[in-house]
Order: sequence, then C-alpha cells, then structure tokens
Amino acid sequence: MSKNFNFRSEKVSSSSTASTSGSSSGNKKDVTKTSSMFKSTKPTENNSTTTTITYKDMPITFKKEDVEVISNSGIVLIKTFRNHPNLQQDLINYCLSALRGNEEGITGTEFPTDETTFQKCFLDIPFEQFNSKFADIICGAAMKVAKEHCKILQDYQDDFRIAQLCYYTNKGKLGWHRDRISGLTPEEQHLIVSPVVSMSLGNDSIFSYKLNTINETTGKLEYGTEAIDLQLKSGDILIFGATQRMFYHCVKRIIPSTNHHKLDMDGLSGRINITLREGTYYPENIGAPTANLF
Ligand SMILES: O=C(O)CCC(=O)C(=O)O
Ligand SMILES: [Fe+2]
Repeated sequence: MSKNFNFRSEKVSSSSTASTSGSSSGNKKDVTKTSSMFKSTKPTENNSTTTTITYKDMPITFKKEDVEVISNSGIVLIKTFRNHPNLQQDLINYCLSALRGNEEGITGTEFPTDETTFQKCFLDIPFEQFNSKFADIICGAAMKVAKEHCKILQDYQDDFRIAQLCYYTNKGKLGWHRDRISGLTPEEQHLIVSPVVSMSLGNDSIFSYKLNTINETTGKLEYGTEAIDLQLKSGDILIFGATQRMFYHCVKRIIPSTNHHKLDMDGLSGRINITLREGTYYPENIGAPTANLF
C-alpha cells in the first residue's frame, strides 16, 4: 500500500494478527475473548491453518476450498456455512425476532406484513446488543479465517460498533452506496479501513460491487467504475476491508425460490442480511438507515 494513503484505523502490531478478532477500545464488545472457542491445527504439507468451531455440539470446519479471496486488497467470501442449515435457521429466527422487537432490550422496526408492497426493513442495534454467540462466529471465527487468507486484512484493527439486520422481500433491492459513517467528512470517509462483515440468509441475491484501486502516483484511493456481480447464497459471509472497505456496492435483486435448504422464514420468503461494522449508533435511524447510506 502506498505510504501516502493514510488509513484511518490504527495499524495493529504483527503479534496481534494471531488473535481472533480485535475490538480496539471504547464501548465495544471485546471479541478477543472468543479465541478459546477455536481449535486451529496446522497441516504440515501446506503452511495454512484450519479453524474448527463447535456449534450446538457439532464441529464446523472452515475448509480452504470454501474461502474465496475475491481481492487481495480486502475482499473475502466465506462459504463454509452454506452447508450448515441449522446454524442458518437459528440466525434467521434471531433476526426475525429482533426485527419484530421480540428480543430483550431490542426495539423492533416496522415489519412487512404484505410481501407485495414492501421491499425491505432495517434495524440497527449497537454491536454489544447483538447475540454474542453469533458475534463470536461471524466476527470472531470467520474474520480470523478471512485474515489468514487475505493478509491486508491483518494490518488494521477490527472495529465493530453496529449490527444492522435487514429483511428483503423478493422485490427488495438496495441502491449503489458506500457504507459511510455518519459524522465524518468526505475526506475522512475515504480513509475508513476497518472491515465490514456481511452475512446472507434465505434466498440468493445478486450483489454488485466496483473495485477500488490505489493510484500509484498519488497514493490516493480511487473508486472503481466497472460493476462486478456476485451471487450470494444463504450462509455466505462477505468480508470487505482495507482498500475495499469503501467500495461502491448494491443489492441488484433477490432471486426467488433459491432457499434450497427450505429454511423457515416464518411464513415469508425473501432474504435476510446481517451487517456488522464500524459506525455510530443512532436510534433515530432504525427502519430508515438508507438515508444514512447514500
Ligand atoms: O444485503 C446485502 O448484502 C448488503 C447490505 C448493505 O450493503 C448495507 O446494508 O449496507
Ligand atoms: Fe452496504
């Protein structure tokens, strides 16, 4: 990375790259405590580690072939949970319950009763209020694996402050945007690097993104222009940070009838997204965070 590109997050020391995930400071949840839940083994033939976690007494192993580094400059897709429908179902139940305001301490949002007229609904909650078991898996284990495969993600602190839950009907979409942080100047927005972790559940979606580059002469971040489509499936975890943290992205469409594990969405169809990231929690954004995204 160019020396002129002054990323906003603090660089972490090389020794901390082995930790599972790092909340740096402040009123954030300390996800470093999750390290005890992982079992890492080092295979002798290829120098990479294998991470295994246990969920409801069942081992889940992050296999190398299920980790796709989309860009070495900061995008990783983890497909491990595609084949763990029980975990997907528990996550769906939790998200629907939180969106409806049925989880303790979480005020819900207006929830679609009619799939023909609604596109989507959102709920932002402070990261500390997000279910800690799921945070351990998504921000702890999956993030650790992403960092092992994409070295640039090791260079900066994780900084999870917000959990955003979104339910999309089959008509749902989300326009082109960057995941900006309220209250920062446009210059400061350019420098955000702490990773975003985004999990898909339910029907597949077409997620589109434009890759950022660093200008070799000026060292400045340049936004991409060419849109690249990616089909996200239930259980997928997409992680983007470092140079790609502020890439432009959108959800073009949801693909009906792709809920192949027949996950129960409580009588609805569509898709759920969980996004965990840095940001400031504003209760007034609940149900209307798109105002904050574009
Ligand atoms: O639903 C998704 O996959 C992406 C959601 C997103 O980009 C956002 O909420 O900022
Ligand atoms: Fe986004």
